[in-house]
Amino acid sequence: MTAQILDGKATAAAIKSELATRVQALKARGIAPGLGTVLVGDDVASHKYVAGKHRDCAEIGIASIQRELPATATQEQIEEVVRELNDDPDCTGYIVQLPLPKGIDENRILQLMDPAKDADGLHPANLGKLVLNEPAPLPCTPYGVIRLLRQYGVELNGAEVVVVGRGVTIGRSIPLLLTRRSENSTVTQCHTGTRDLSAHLRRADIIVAAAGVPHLIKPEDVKPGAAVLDVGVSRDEHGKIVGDVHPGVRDVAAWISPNPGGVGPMTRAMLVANVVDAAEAAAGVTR
Ligand SMILES: Nc1nc2c(c(=O)[nH]1)N[C@@H](CN(C=O)c1ccc(C(=O)N[C@@H](CCC(=O)O)C(=O)O)cc1)CN2
Repeated sequence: MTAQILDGKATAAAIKSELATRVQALKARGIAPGLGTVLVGDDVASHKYVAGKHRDCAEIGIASIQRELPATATQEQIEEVVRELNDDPDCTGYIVQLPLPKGIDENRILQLMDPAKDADGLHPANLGKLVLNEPAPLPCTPYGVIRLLRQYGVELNGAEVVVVGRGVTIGRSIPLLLTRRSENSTVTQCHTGTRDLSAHLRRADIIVAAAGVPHLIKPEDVKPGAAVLDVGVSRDEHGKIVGDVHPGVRDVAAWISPNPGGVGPMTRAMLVANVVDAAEAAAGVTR
């Protein structure tokens, strides 16, 4: 079996084209969505991701507000920028690019954000709404994973999903989305403390690999016909991305997301989707 590619690049392009139409409609009503980003330090990958987010905004017609601070920025300086964006009427939604430099209290920064402007769905109030099953912006990577699976008709209802990873942006929140009644999956969350990871993986219909461990998921760990989402990003000595999924998995799985070109572009598309959704909701637009 050769797996079908879950093409995140193409799916994200289609989503963004639909969003561009919705932004035009908002602008016709005098509403201009604006995405703010807070980028601290000089992590090359973070700079690349944030640049991509602003390229998406330009493509779709969303205004960009960019705030950059040096790696030496203090907690207070970052919090000041967050307060500015909370008060800026041109900024309808924003994100703080993660990870923040060592020594910065990330949770405190997230808690300071205006939850109504949280385009990443990572403010504790919005994560809490997800637990309570109330409408809230969804964390972008988990949201992108679900949109990608739906795009290719992968059955979520009743599926056994194994998530590997417990980070805030993906691992912790994706089970909350997958176990909603609309998705109806059964989720096992695995992590570095899981005793027999292979035993869990082998019975999964869907694997979401977000551990950041190169080639962690081996062909022999995958049930034939499973869908495998490669979310983890590590880099080799040349800076090239190495995912969590071994290339040999393509011969066993029925669907696989490439890395790059899979979940990454979907993460960006769902961020702009959150910005447009929030602008429409504020304007009372029903869809
Ligand atoms: N505030 C946030 N911080 C982080 C998030 C997040 O959702 N919110 N997720 C990741 C990084 N991320 C978004 O910020 C992100 C990762 C990857 C991509 C992407 O398009 N990747 C490309 C490859 C790019 C490359 O060559 O390096 C791909 O997969 O094709 C976009 C966004 C952590 N931080």
